[in-house]
Amino acid sequence: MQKVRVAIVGAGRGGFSVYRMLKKMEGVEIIGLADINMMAPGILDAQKDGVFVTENFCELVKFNNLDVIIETTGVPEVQEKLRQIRGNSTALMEAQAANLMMAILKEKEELLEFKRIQGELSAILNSMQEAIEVADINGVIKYVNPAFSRITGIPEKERIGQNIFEASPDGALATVLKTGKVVFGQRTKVGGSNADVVSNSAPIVVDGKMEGAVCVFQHFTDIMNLMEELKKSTTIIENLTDKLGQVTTSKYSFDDIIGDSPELRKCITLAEKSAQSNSTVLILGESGTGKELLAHAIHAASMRRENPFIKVNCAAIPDTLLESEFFGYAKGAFTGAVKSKIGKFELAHGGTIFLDEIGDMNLLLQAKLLRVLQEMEFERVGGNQTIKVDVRVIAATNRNLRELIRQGRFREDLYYRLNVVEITMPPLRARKEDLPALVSHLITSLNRKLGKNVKGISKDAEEVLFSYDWPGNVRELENVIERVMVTADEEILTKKNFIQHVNQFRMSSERDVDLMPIEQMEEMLIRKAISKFGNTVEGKRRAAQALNISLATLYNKLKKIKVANYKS
Ligand SMILES: Nc1ncnc2c1ncn2[C@@H]1O[C@H](COP(=O)(O)OP(=O)(O)OP(=O)(O)O)[C@@H](O)[C@H]1O
Repeated sequence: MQKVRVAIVGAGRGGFSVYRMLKKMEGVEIIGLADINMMAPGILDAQKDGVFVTENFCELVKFNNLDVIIETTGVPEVQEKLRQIRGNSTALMEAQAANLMMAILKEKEELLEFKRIQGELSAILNSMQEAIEVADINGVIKYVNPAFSRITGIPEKERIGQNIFEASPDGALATVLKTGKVVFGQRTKVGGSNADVVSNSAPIVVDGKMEGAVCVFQHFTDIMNLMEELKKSTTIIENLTDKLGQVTTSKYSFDDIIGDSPELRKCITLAEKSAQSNSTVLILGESGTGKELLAHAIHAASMRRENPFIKVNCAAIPDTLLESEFFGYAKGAFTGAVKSKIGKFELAHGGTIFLDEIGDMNLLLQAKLLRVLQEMEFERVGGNQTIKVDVRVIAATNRNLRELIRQGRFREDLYYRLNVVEITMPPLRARKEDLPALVSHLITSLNRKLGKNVKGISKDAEEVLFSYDWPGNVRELENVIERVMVTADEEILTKKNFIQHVNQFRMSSERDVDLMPIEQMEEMLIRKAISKFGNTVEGKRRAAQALNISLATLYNKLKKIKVANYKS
């Protein structure tokens, strides 16, 4: 089709609108625009589009085969001149006619826009899962979407045109039309069907006047199903949150174990080898020698490193709770078990479980643990489903397990299960050559923690540390260095700084005290510490700190000497 060739005279507001409208039309070719103001909006826009523009409209008229000149200035002289100079076959559309044409085109455009929106809306309404029903102010049903027919079984053709006051007089739509108020979450049966639904309905207000109402509803069973799904998801989320709170991965690696003494090297070499296998490891050694540190390092060097490292302190958990702590419990297993709980063995699946203070586990649980070690399966407390796990076990104790076996307090078969690889961490007094490296490592990390700038220790301070026996091992060394660094302002720590902290122990051993069995001495010190700090959890924590033993060890010893109820 040949295009209509058009020239526009006047590029102000009117001319610009004409230009914008016509340039979108396929059948129109705009030859150019003229305006005495070269900054007129139509001129600027046409320039951007690469269309010819001129200050002199006579230039435009010179173009051959011009079909129409649209004059938008409304200036009589311009109109007159154009009438004279246009070619015979060129029509002249003056301002008034141009305005009319614009009004028609605008209306057409609005109609197109309306059709587009209508198309989009009907696509949305048709694809909705919820049913929609619309009625006018008289109750005549004007629209239902496909979901309406799906849920109610009533075809669209049958429903549209009915009156809602007859079709569903008790429904939400009728209520809104009667009251003019929004209805929320009303459960009803859709009139003419058996569908049990939950509806929300609201008035349709146009220019402040209520014109009708719309109702959106869902099948009740759909909602119930959704709620069921939600409940399941909530349970899963709760379980995962529970798990996340407990799961940790190993915090330390072999690089964090400081010292190069042959005694320590022997342990590390054995531990490194065991990390490559899945064998159960039993770590023995006095309190504070780094048994837990070694367990972390073994996990971190093993194939299981990406999976959980779960620590259970067998001495810190009351016997009655230990089993459920280990294996979890099923819902309703005991009063208060309102939901099931996952145990440490399940949490450790794929990873490592570290059973600290294993020597303090009761005999019943020892039997259960033996079964887990043998078969890697167990049942939750109060549950009957067998749970299979893949867990690597590392156990540790500062107690003499052989002695406990002799006393009938530790199962021999469990001992042999556990000590597939047995590593005994040496006490610090047996590897004093590691002291300088440990001290320097501790100073560096405490400088960071305390914001200090300690550079090292003097020779005489080193002598003090070397001459001391370190019954609390590395933990005690850590505590001493921290206490000194908190109080000292010097960059180099001297004997003077240390003596008051380390000397406490030397003095007590050097003092002329009556000799007594060590156990009795220990009991005396524990009683003294508890009476000083109190028999509360916090008091025990501080007592353990003062005695340079772990809290778990203190609990152990308290159990042994039965001062748990000790009142000072
Ligand atoms: N060789 C070492 N290098 C660096 N730090 C160490 C070393 N050995 C122990 N430690 C540190 O000493 C502290 C006590 O170590 P850990 O808790 O591993 O001892 P433990 O033998 O498990 O003690 P307990 O039997 O009382 O539980 C920890 O802060 C640990 O990081």
